[in-house]
Amino acid sequence: MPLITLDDGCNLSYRIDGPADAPPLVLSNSLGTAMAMWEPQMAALAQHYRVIRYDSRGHGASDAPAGPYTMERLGQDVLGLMDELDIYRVRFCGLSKGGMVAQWLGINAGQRLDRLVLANTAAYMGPAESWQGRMDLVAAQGMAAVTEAVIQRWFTPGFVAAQPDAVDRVRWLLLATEPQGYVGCCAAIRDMDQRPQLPAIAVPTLVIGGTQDPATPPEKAQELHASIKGSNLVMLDAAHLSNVEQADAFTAALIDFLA
Ligand SMILES: O=C(O)CC1=CCC(=O)O1
Repeated sequence: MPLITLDDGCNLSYRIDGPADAPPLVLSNSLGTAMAMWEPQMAALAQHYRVIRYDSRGHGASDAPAGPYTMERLGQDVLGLMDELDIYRVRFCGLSKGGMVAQWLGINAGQRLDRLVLANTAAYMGPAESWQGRMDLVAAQGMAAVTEAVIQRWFTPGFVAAQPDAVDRVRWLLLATEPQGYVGCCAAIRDMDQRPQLPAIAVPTLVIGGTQDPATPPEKAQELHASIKGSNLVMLDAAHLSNVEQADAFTAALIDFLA
C-alpha cells in the first residue's frame, strides 16, 4: 500500500480505488480498525467515485507514534493526505472516530469539502475517566483486554450469531491494532468536545445512526442532526458498526446522499 509522510514525520498508508476521473471520496475508519472496515461498501462506491481510503494514524499500516493525539492532528492528517494527492475538495465519510475527524473538518476546513457523512459518531463522548481507564488497560495488557467488550458494543447479538465471519474480520482488525496507536486515538476522543462548534458546519451533511448502538446511541445522532443546519438523518437497524451490520442499507444511504 502506498505511504505518504506527514509534516511531523508520521507515515500514513492509503489506497485508491475507482476511476481516476470520478469525484474523490475519502473514507475514515473507526477506532481499532483500518481501511479494510469499508470493504462492504467498496464494490458499489468504486463504480461512482475515486475512493481514497486511509489507515488513520495509529492504525493499520500507518505509523503509530507515541500519543496523546488530538482531533486537530487527526484532521490535519487528512488535509496532508489531500495536499499530497493534489486534491482540493472531497466528499468525506467517517464512522465513529472517523466521524469525529469528519466533524473537525466540517468545522475547520469546510472549504475543502463537498459533502460530509457522519456515521455512528458523536461530538462529545465522555466521560474522560472511562477513556482514561480504557487507555490504561490497553497500555498495560494490549488490545485483547478490550476486544470482546468492543465487539459487544459494535454488533447486535443477532448479527454476531448470524454473521460470525464478518464479526471475525473486525475482531482481527481490533487485535492487530498497535496499542500505542489505539491509546493515542483514545486520548483524542477523551479530550474532544465539538458540540459548541457544530453549528459552524455549513457543508451538506448526512448523519447516520444505529437504533441499537450502545456506543453512540440514537440521541447522539439526533444531537448532530439538530445542531447542523439542513442536515439529513438516516437511522439504521444496527449497533455501532452499521456499515458492516446493515451493509446494503448503509451503502444505499451513502450513494443516495453523495450523488
Ligand atoms: O470503541 C468504542 O467503544 C466505540 C468507539 C468510539 C470511537 C470509535 O471509533 O469507536
